[in-house]
Amino acid sequence: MDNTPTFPATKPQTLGILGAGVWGRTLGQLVTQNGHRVEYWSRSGDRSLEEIVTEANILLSAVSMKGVASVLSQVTALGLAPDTIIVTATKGLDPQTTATAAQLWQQAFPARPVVVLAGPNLSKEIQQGLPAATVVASNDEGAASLVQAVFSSSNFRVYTNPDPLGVELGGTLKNVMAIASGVCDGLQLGTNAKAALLTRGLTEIIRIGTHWGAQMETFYGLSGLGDLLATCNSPLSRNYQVGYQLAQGKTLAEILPDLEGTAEGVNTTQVLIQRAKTLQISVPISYQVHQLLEGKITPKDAVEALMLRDIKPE
Ligand SMILES: NC(=O)C1=CN([C@@H]2O[C@H](COP(=O)(O)OP(=O)(O)OC[C@H]3O[C@@H](n4cnc5c(N)ncnc54)[C@H](O)[C@@H]3O)[C@@H](O)[C@H]2O)C=CC1
Ligand SMILES: O=C(CO)COP(=O)(O)O
Repeated sequence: MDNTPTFPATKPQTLGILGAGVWGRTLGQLVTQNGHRVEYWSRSGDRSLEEIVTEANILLSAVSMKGVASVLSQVTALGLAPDTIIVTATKGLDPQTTATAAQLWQQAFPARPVVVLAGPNLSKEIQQGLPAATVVASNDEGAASLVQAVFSSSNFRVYTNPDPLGVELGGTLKNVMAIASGVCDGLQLGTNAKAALLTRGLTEIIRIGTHWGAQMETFYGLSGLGDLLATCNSPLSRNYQVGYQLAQGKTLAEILPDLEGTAEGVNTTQVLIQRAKTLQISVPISYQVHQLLEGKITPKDAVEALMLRDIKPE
């Protein structure tokens, strides 16, 4: 009996990938290996945005959050073909509106399927062909299933999920906890401290996410707990690297230029604190990360502040 796995076959698709950065190229590699055509667009590239957008059955944005609004306005001006599906792989919060990337894309294209792609996906491991899993989430089940089929392979297991907000917030908020996790390891606080941090960190993510309208159970899945574990336990994570190096006494100005790609957690923390204050959501870990990123406290102060909080039921 042939045990070769068979994947949902789809006719070859043309993917336009916006943002030919670390994650965009990694995702492009995956779908090229599955027999689909990939065209990249970046500001420095030789293909126009119009060419990419016109040819794409699936338009995937892997633009870092700081650039999403600008890219989106350019795509909106061009318009999309009637059946083009939008996929967003960005993990961040918009500094101006505090919206997620998918919310910005859906606001610009209200009648169009928007699919969120997020999960425990350290790009370097995926580039090496190591196994990984991810989630594609949308209110449009058919769109999610097509994207699932396009990305699924023996090394990349793709699950669908009907809660795009929860999937996106899980991937976005874990980056704040990854900075805290890097601080924990940078200060060599040990496994007990790390376990406590990740457990309370997940609780904080769920508190924020459900307050914003996501489903609690989503955060116990791959895009929530899964991505939190991958990112907070790996020096491959740029956000973890930020925390680790802050604990070693470096400043953000010294750390950020040497990172490969974008550490979204720095911006996400800033936007999250702004929104948590407005909505009066208790975010003690995120608050300490924010104070640390602002240079107002030392890593040790942050740990003490968390450990000396008034004792309370779990
Ligand atoms: N690298 C990774 O392991 C993973 C990254 N992600 C997410 O993917 C997103 C991108 O991350 P990376 O690829 O690592 O960062 P990166 O910095 O390598 O790539 C970001 C891309 O966005 C483009 N960009 C930024 N501002 C722009 C603007 N105004 N106009 C046009 N293009 C603009 C950059 O040119 C670059 O190509 C982030 O939200 C990240 O959280 C998600 C999963 C894994
Ligand atoms: O999102 C990621 C893993 O799922 C990548 O994490 P970093 O952005 O911290 O490198």
